[in-house]
Amino acid sequence: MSSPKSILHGGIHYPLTRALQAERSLTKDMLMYPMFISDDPEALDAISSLPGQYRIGTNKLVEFMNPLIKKGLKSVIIFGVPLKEGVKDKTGSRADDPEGPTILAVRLLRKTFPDLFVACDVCLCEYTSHGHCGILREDGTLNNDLSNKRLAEVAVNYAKAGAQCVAPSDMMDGRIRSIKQGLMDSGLAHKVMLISYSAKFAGNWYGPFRDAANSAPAFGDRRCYQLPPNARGLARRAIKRDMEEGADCIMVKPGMPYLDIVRDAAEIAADYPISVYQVSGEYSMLYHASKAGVFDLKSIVMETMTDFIRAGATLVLTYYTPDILTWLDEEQQ
Ligand SMILES: NCC(=O)CCC(=O)O
Ligand SMILES: [Zn+2]
Ligand SMILES: [Zn+2]
Repeated sequence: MSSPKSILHGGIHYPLTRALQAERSLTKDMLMYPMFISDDPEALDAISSLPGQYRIGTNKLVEFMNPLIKKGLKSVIIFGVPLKEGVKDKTGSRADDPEGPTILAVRLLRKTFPDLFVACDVCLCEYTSHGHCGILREDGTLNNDLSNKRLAEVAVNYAKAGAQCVAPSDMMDGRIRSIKQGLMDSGLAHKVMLISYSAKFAGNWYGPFRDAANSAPAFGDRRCYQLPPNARGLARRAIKRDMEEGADCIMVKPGMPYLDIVRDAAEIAADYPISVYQVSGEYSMLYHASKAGVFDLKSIVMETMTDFIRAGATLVLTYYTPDILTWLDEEQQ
């Protein structure tokens, strides 16, 4: 009979000794809740592709937020969703409409919940008639320079409205530099965190979001500006480039299928906070699998959080944030 040379089990027999194996564990500060703000002020529309999530109008927002703030919600990221006719145009000119959903929501949240950290996603796809994330040339390809100018304007206007963080998800080359410069020129750079969706991969994981945000491209796809799923090297280059251009935090997106990239980001950007976005497809997949009896929802979602943190994330964007806040409280008891 052979006996093992060492016994690892001795280190993990008790809940406490298992907990001690973690380098870090999840706290409420590490969760950022993505929220969809409708341009219908009275909206509280359930999003069928994201069960449990809503498109919320500004007149319904405070009531919606109150219980979340009580549970310890620390931060949100806002996605404006224009549903009215005639809002979309070729250049996304309504993205920073002072009466548009994003800016109205930022103002309201900052005024009502002074301790909440309010981030804005910065992109044009919700506001362009073609549904692409930047401004296009005649031939349908992206006009990178014009897009960057416009994205910087939008980001600065969100910051002027009170956003404490802007997170460009458009994937134009050079947008981090352009937005950072815009924030510096307007005297806001010292109080606005710039999170770069540095490693945002194209693919199938965003389906429910496009329905939620009404932002599916009218033609083509986003493979010419988001990263190919096979491109670890390109992701590493994008992370380095965005650090160089002035990002304050690096994001990897989607989350669960890209933990290797989260680890790469944590190593390449070792002195930066690292965020990971558990996207709509991940949310829905876990939701429906749990409904089908494959998983216990709480156990599987909390396991994915552990996975993100082990891989190196310090901030997790997830639609499960409200549930996780409740689950974290349950675990305290
Ligand atoms: N720019 C933000 C997204 O694309 C979100 C993706 C998702 O939740 O599927
Ligand atoms: Zn976009
Ligand atoms: Zn192409």
